[in-house]
Amino acid sequence: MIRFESVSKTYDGQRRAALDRVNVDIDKGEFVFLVGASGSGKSTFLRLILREQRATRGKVFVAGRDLGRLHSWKIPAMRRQIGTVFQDFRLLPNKTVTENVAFALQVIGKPPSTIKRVVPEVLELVGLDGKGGRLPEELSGGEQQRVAIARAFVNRPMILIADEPTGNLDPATSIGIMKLLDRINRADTTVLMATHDSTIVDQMRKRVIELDDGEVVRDQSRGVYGYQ
Ligand SMILES: Nc1ncnc2c1ncn2[C@@H]1O[C@H](COP(=O)(O)OP(=O)(O)OP(=O)(O)O)[C@@H](O)[C@H]1O
Repeated sequence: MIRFESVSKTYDGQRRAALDRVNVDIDKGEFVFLVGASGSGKSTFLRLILREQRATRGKVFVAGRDLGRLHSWKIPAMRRQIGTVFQDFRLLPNKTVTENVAFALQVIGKPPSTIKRVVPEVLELVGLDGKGGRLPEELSGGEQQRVAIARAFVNRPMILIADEPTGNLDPATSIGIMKLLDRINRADTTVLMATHDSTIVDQMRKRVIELDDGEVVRDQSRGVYGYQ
């Protein structure tokens, strides 16, 4: 589903590579934690998958497509296959929960009848039924992250990328979010999560890929966080 073949990325004007000859293969339906110190290259790894950045050397494949050869007009369609969730939720503050999730479908041209049917279903899945009429500011942090996950998942993407999704949440709330991501993964969505949350990585015992200075230094199934 995601394949890095000897991928290096050096940002313009930088001497050091943000990623250095990275080889990774992630199968459909896997759950993978991406760990490593600040600046080790996790966000760069995720940006390459979304084609927000291009590899300087090597090849990145997503669902069999070589992203280096993808025409720019095909990028939006490719990104629709990937849901994204971030630490800071990124909800539209003036729209209700329902409108936030519906918006993700409107922008890709889904008909109103589909939107009306699908949005309540996904809100129930994430545990937010009854809260569709609220604004983001009327929700807790954990609930806001559930809205963000609903929005990322409503289009049933093949891949869900989560960049520090529990970074702003307390431990108990974080566990709830991880249960939700686990459920989404069990529905055959490939989940790739960058995190500094050692407790969660140690509890979940999923595949762990560790980056250090842009290099993969560990790729372990049922791994632990493993560094301080
Ligand atoms: N747009 C950019 N221009 C130049 N250098 C960049 C850019 N983005 C990242 N870098 C550099 O690339 C390296 C890897 O950064 P990256 O953001 O991928 O790390 P990270 O592991 O995601 O860090 P964090 O955990 O703090 O988010 C760092 O040395 C960083 O300074």
